[in-house]
Amino acid sequence: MSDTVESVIVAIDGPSGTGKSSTSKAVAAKLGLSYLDTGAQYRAITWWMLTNGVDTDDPAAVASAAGKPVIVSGTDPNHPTITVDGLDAAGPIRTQEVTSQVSAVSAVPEVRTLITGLQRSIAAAAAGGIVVEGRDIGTTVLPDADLKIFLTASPEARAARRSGEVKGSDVAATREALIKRDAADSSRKTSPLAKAGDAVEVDTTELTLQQVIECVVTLVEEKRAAG
Ligand SMILES: Nc1ncnc2c1ncn2[C@@H]1O[C@H](COP(=O)(O)OP(=O)(O)O)[C@@H](O)[C@H]1O
Ligand SMILES: Nc1ccn([C@H]2C[C@H](O)[C@@H](COP(=O)(O)OP(=O)(O)O)O2)c(=O)n1
Repeated sequence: MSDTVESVIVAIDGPSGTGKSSTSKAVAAKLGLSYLDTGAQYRAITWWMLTNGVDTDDPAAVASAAGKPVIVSGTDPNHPTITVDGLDAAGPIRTQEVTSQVSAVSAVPEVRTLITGLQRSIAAAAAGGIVVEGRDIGTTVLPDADLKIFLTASPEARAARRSGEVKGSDVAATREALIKRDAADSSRKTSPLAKAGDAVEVDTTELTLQQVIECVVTLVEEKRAAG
């Protein structure tokens, strides 16, 4: 049985491979909250650009096409979905091609304005509360979130986790790709990857996923009890 929580908004940010998606889904499922993977939305718009012949290295071309795709996110943590123009995009958004272009597309201010608006409306519609994970949720998308968490882990731990997901992948190459993407996401002008001043930082390097989930559930419960 889930311990249902009254409406609460939880923002979980951090770099790639720190455990945002796994933690957010599990915490939302346990507490009866909705769940939103904002990275999947940036991946979805990137996938649309790539399949519609838009040059993803041309910010002006990306900006003028940004309003065209219709992205819909399903917020059930036990069955998260994402569609683009009605097509299931859950598989195609995880390809290497999308991963290598998503930082460039998500740095375009027009893209961020549109996706941020979508994220805010999804959070506002989640009557029972929601866990939203990404890079700029605590700083920009939902600065009034009830609880903000910033997950970290060493690049080695993150690379090992990520390459564990893909059979035969090279940990050193994965580590380099992660570091490159983090640098791009952290240095862009518009709402970069950053820890909000009032976020609780959790270093997950030496923690199991279960320990991270328990830590975040406890923080949500403490917040609820305090407030
Ligand atoms: N604390 C942890 N210890 C070991 N593996 C973890 C931990 N947290 C997450 N993982 C695993 O690492 C991979 C990346 O986790 P994910 O939640 O997708 O990270 P993010 O959303 O931050 O990129 C997944 O395979 C997940 O099961
Ligand atoms: N709130 C967000 C979420 C993701 N992004 C961008 C930057 C990230 O490199 C990509 C992909 O995010 P995603 O969370 O799917 O990445 P990983 O699961 O860590 O590989 O999207 C963003 O700019 N802002």
